[in-house]
Amino acid sequence: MGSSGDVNWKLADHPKLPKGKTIGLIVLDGWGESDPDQYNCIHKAPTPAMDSLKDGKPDTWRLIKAHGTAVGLPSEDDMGNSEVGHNALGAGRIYAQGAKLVDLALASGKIYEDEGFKYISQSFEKGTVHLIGLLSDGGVHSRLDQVQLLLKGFAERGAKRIRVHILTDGRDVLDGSSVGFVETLEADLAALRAKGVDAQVASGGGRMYVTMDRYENDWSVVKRGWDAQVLGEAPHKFKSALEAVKTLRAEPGANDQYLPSFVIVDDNGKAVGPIVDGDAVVTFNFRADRMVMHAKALEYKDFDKFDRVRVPDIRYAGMLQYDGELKLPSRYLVSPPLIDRTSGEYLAHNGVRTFACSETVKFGHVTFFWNGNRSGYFNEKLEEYVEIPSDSGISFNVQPKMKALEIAEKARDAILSGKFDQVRVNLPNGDMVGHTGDIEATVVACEAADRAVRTILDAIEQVGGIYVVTADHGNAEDMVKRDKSGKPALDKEGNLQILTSHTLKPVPIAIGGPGLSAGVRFRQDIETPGLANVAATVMNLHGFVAPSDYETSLIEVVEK
Ligand SMILES: O=C(O)[C@H](O)COP(=O)(O)O
Ligand SMILES: [Mn+2]
Ligand SMILES: [Mn+2]
Repeated sequence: MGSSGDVNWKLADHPKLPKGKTIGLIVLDGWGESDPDQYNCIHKAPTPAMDSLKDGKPDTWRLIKAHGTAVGLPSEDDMGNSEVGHNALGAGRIYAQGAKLVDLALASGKIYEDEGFKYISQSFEKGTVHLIGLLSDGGVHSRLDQVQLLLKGFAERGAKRIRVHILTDGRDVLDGSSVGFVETLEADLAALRAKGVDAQVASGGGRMYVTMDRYENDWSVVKRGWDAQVLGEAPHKFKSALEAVKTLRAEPGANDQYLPSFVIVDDNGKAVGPIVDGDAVVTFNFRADRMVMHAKALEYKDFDKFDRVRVPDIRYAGMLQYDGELKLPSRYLVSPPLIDRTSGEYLAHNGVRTFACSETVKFGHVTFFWNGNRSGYFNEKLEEYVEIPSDSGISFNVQPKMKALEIAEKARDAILSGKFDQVRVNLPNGDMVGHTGDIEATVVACEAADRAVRTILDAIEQVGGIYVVTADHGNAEDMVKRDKSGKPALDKEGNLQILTSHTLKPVPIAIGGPGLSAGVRFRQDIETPGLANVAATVMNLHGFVAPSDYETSLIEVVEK
């Protein structure tokens, strides 16, 4: 197998399970299972629909792993995220993910032998090499230790002038941690300067406000990054990145995620590192979704999303290729995981008609990531993907219900239409609002997601179908940083530290509905199953046996 040409796409019939049942497949984004306490927003919210799937149903409700090696991340300390979670859910197998592939390429030195590095290093002699990306150790989009190795590696291989354009995090890590990360980076850059390399931070801003938009929700975010990084223009000017971050954070209501953009200037007030002709640019995020728009701005000749004003002639490489279909960027330092033969592709080959829906901020999760980082349909006659426009320009604690109701209604209509065998949605609320750290709003978000679940379950009930309800990783179930014993950890001033990030918690999976054959139950004999076991499960419920190299199905059929 491998290249799609020689794949046998025909799935064997399941010996016991029928075809033709409509399956409602719900992914609650950021919905893990944790102890009930006041920082568990799912517990605090009224969630009658989700409770009804669990209470008294040990055969059809269970927990599965959604973090660490179960989803292809380097270690068990790595929390799950949407990219790796939806990849595993859709692909049914565990792939070494970007974080791990970059670690391996750096450790072996292969990163410096491949085409991407050879290409950008042609600018080392006469130009500046710019590194742009998320500065944290969150491990979701990037990792600071990888950036540190790259800086050293570039300098050792002849880079004479280095500029770093930072995006502060506070979303995959604690708010306020940006200061420490900038200190670490500044120390590394000072060490390079001591060795004669002209290295410094050139610009920055908060990740949600500068550069890292996704799925074309708000191009002004990318434009602010372009203005600071390329044109050297931003509303705030500072002498150093540390001063910038500390000063901007001191503004009322400011946080790492939303810091305004800034540029670093010299004694004459001139930006120290705009991107100019002959320079090299490396974007060091390994995760795709929030870099694709930026990559388009950097690479496309024809581009009409905003006025770039000046388009420098650069050598650009991504840490990974962010979109395999668009081949974007065309140059990259590390090859992305090659996810093939996803469940979506198999099911399309076997005549299963699929409807997928979410709102903009998660639309690509339930389509692009689900389908192994592939855009578009496998078979447009059999599939329909609907995107509901997200609100833009707001932080989602202001609108915690988001578009849950609209997504549920679209799913309900698709189920009732009889035109689809699988109706798949992502409900973003627990995750998107959880990332704001606003506990009250996250409770409202969880309630809204639960109502959406109810609407979809009711439709499944009406058509005699089957539901599969699960999540991609935790978030809303734990909103506070904890010490080793599990108690809320206080900072030096004795304050609670609100957790805006995902968690290491397992996620629930529930199956049921009138179409579920009698005797179907979760097996108890699979050791620590995870998200990758879901695809085979869903294939079984569609009446097929999953390919033999898929992670095992979670279900068995016992005589009743
Ligand atoms: O990009 C983000 O919003 C966060 O870093 C991760 O959230 P997601 O993995 O749920 O998208
Ligand atoms: Mn997610
Ligand atoms: Mn998230």
